[in-house]
Amino acid sequence: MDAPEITSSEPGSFPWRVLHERHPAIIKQLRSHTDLTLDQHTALVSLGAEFTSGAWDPSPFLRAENYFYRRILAITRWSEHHRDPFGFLKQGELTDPGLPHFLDTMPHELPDLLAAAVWGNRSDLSFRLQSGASDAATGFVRDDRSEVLGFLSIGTPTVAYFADNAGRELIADLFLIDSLLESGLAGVVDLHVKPFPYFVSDVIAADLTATVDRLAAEPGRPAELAARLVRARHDGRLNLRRDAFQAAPMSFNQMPPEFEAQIADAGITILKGDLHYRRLVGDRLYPPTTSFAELTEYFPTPVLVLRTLKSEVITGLAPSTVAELDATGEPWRTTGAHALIQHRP
Ligand SMILES: O=P(O)(O)OC[C@H]1O[C@](O)(CO)[C@@H](O)[C@@H]1O
Repeated sequence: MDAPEITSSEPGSFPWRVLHERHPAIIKQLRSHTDLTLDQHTALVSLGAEFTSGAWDPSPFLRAENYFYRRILAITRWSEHHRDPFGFLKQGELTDPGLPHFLDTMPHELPDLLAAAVWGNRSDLSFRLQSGASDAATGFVRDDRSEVLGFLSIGTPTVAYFADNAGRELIADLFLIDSLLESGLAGVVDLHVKPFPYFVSDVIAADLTATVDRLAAEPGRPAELAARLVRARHDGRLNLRRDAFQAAPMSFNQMPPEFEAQIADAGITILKGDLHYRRLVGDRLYPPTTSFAELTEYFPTPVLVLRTLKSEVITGLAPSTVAELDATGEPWRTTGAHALIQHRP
């Protein structure tokens, strides 16, 4: 479908504000919390200026954002030290005094675990840096849960799970993954993480280890969960995948054969978060009633999206839902207050 590709050309628009407000805020935070050389400070300042100058505005939004995070890695010399420039923020999530209470509130039943994994997606650390991000959870713009529960009840030998953010979102993901494995609904879960730090809080392999260790230190249900996850890793029922394509500025319909081969056997792919959605359907301004099933037909497996709405891309909504949301006058596509459980068998 030929919907226009999203760029940041319109001053004041959501993607414009990401490049002109969020990116400088991320740089400011990095510069005040990370041990950097003078040259690195200078390079970060000029990276920020590159974005506020408008040089990236006409580029595809996805490509501009991707470039920003790649440049941060180059400046902070990730490839030499493998020190996560956003590690201080991720660490803060795991040492948060409110975490034990959050763990206590984790539900037990699959429908509720699916919802917890969706709402966990609001806790994306790059998103919280922008004005207009909402703390309120309003509701689902589409909820295919009963359909997907029926689909999952048949049992799936392999589930591909594309993780999004570290911290509370990953914790909710791990509760869900454990439930799928323990109930036998999934034989194996292949957990896809990013190959390097990306979009501030995206999960990398080290985050999985740190999170399981943190869970293990919390007596009761969290520690039991951690023990089961460690066992599942050893038994080959929980596998970690980190392909470079997971951090590429491309839609999934451009996936190379090597990546496709990694997911082709999955009975379903669960995609977490906003960015995966943009890559799944294409980062384009579709009419929101555009068929999600048709747009995702190319994807090699059935898909389940668990996402809060944090960018302008949305498809598969009922006309009445769109009319209701538009009538609120709120920027409902981008505040993170609305969520989506969308399934294509
Ligand atoms: O962590 P998520 O849910 O993928 O969200 C990250 C989102 O934040 C943004 O940076 C701005 O919405 C998007 O580019 C991206 O889709």
